[in-house]
Amino acid sequence: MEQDVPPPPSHVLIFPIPALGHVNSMLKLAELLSVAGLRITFLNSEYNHDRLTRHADVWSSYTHRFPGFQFKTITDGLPMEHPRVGHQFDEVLHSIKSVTPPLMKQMLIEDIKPPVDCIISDGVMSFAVDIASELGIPIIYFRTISACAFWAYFCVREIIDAGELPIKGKEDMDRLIKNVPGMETFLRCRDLPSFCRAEDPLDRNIQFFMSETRLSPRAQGLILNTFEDLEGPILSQIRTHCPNIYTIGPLQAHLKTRVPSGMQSTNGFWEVDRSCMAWLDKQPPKTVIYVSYGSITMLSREDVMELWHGLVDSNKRFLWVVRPDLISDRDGDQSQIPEKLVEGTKERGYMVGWAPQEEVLEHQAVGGFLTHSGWNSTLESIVAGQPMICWPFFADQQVNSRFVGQVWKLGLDMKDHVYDRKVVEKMVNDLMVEKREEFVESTDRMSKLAWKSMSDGGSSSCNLDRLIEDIRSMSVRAST
Ligand SMILES: O=c1ccn([C@@H]2O[C@H](COP(=O)(O)OP(=O)(O)O[C@H]3O[C@H](CO)[C@@H](O)[C@H](O)[C@H]3O)[C@@H](O)[C@H]2O)c(=O)[nH]1
Ligand SMILES: C[C@H]1CC[C@@H]2C(C(=O)O)=CO[C@@H](O)[C@@H]21
Repeated sequence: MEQDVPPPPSHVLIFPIPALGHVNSMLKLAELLSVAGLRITFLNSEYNHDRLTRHADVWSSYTHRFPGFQFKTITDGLPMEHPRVGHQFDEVLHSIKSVTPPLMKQMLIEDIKPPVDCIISDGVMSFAVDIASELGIPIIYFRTISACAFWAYFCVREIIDAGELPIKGKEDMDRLIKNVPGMETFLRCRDLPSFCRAEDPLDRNIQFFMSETRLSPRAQGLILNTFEDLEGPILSQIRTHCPNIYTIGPLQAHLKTRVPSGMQSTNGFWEVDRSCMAWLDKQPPKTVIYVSYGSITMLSREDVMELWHGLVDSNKRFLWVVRPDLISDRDGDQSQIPEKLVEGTKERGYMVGWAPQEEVLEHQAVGGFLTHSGWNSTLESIVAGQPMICWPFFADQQVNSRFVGQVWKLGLDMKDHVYDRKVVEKMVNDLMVEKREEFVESTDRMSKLAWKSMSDGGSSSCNLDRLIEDIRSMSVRAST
């Protein structure tokens, strides 16, 4: 009697750009797909892989749990000592685009076994679509930014064609932008992605992000780490160009619903300092403001000092992530730290180099988040129901912070304020005390909607199942 042999699992190549915010969310997707039984090859830059494996056994935490899961590495074309942070991050994108494509193609033809059934590539690497179409492999994009930032990027061509760019100096920053459908009433020049601040519309970053984003419809689908109740109206706009969108976020929480507790992997470039959890345990409920600028942002020493003074002067408790490479001019001024800051921090503050951020945001002692508005941090804050002070640094963060402040009413948008201790003191007091009531209702509501989207029958849960089924149906080996 003939027996049905189950087809081998579909093999998916996942390829993020080398930035922690991208690698983290793509690893979470990789884990969700692995749990569903798909076979994953995760293609990391050599630099990222080295950083990830320094502090956690990332390799075995995936490969032991999921047979068939493998990491492969590829160069991003820059020397290992390149900092890959702050405004120098642009160099990574331009380098990878010029160096990596032939290597990736060769790997797909010669090294990666069994043959790949589907590629999930970062949505700013259109060369992956060229390679996939040459080799006849289906490709889906994963753009790790918000839908609102994606849509603003997508419309930059119309903004330029209508003469709304360039921005004409500081006095022009509050002018409303009319050519991003759905955002006509609130998106100002200052809220556009930061590369739009260039004086020349032919600037290489404007051209890069505009053309990369415009090419998104070439992929068979677009995965976004968001949920319908948060960004529904903007998603409807994007669907007029990219009809097949998988909204499957917030990924970090989605993973918790599908992977038994304690099984999720932790990934970071720095050693996690868990001592802050014991410190948080000793603080009263909702009294601590958590301060973190993600993995790429850099601040000048002067700004850091003003921020520090402001935090201490606010008289609120604070937990602050001071990454070893947060300060851009660290070697410059070596003047003594004022006694007032040392004492104020001992009494009410705690500093770490890298925190277990998701756990911190869920801790009962935390009552607010001062963030650079990176999309992962924004989503983690939404899930935890924490109001935010947004102080964006670059790229998509300018758009995210406008939505947090003006559209979703989840916090304060401080973009383009100068770092001044009085400003910091006031905004911390506003968020934690004076204006707190304004945000609580919206943060509670949005957190509930986020969890609903991941529950059985919720939009993100259904879209993840659809993504898994679509990938399975792409399997060339299953059909031969
Ligand atoms: O002490 C810390 C600080 C951060 N994180 C984690 O690091 C990630 C940071 O991601 P994100 O908030 O998105 O910031 P960036 O690292 O700056 O992310 C880059 O990638 C994001 C996704 O594309 C973009 O939205 C940002 O603008 C871009 O800078 C989050 O998951 C945090 O939980 C920690 O675990 N511990
Ligand atoms: C520094 C930025 C380059 C591309 C990434 C991005 C995107 O548009 O997808 C947003 O913010 C950063 O992570 C990256």
